[in-house]
Amino acid sequence: MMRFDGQNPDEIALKLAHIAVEAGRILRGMETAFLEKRIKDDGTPTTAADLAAEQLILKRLEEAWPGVPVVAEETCSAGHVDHSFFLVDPLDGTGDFIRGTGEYSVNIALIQGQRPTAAVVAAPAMGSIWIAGATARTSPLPDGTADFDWREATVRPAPEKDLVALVSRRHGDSATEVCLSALSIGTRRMTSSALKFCLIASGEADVYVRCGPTMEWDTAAGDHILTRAGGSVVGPGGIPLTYGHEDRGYRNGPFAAIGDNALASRLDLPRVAS
Ligand SMILES: Nc1ncnc2c1ncn2[C@@H]1O[C@H](COP(=O)(O)O)[C@@H](OP(=O)(O)O)[C@H]1O
Ligand SMILES: [Mg+2]
Repeated sequence: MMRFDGQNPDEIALKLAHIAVEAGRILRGMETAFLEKRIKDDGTPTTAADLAAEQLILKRLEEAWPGVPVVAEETCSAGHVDHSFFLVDPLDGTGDFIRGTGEYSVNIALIQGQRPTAAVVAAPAMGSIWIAGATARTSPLPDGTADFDWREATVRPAPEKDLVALVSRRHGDSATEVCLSALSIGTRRMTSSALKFCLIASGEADVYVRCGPTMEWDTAAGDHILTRAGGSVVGPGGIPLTYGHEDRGYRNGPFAAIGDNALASRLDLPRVAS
């Protein structure tokens, strides 16, 4: 198997960015197509666009890093994972893609030893991309003429009161509300997909709590970007999330994404997802 030893995480992240941009072009091209959706066992939708983007990503990952296992939402979510593997969500926020809000993303993360080490989240319809290797960076998406224009992504210190919380547009639950009520939230912004992690990484919001079900490919890339921007993604007890849990079907437990790590002591997450 191709090893990553000696490969710079920032260079890996940049390669992932190129793959996500290409996948994003496929998705943009399918935005207005009539797409039949299929409801999966977990109740979430999938379309031909999810599959087309995933096939492209799997091909490009295999070309760049032959033999490295990939756990991807649509086609191989039950594979066996090694020390190093990729987590791929080709279209995070499928519901929003179908409804045309533009709030969807392509998420790819390299996991090594249960934690992400390089990642990309691209938001094709919003025209933005975030990556992280050792450092977190963001850029407008290249449009054919312009190349990437990277600048560092950095979290902001949490204000004393009136925190900005990001909440899922489509998936809320009462445990999340209880946890949010213990914080001084001034503004709630509904946002879909892994964009929530990225907006905190860019200092535009403070917290995202999720006690309802999510999968590892929904969070790994955003987790790494936010962590490298100075924030963190923690489960109960303030412990960072880990990845590669084949035994629990790659499901996450409850978590909170925070820009200012001082907020961790004010969180009281339940032990299991609601
Ligand atoms: N019942 C469920 N089981 C597992 N994951 C779920 C779920 N309901 C929602 N999700 C996850 O929540 C994601 C959407 O999050 P949000 O509401 O923040 O946009 C979905 O991503 P996909 O759109 O990639 O399937 C899906 O993985
Ligand atoms: Mg998803």
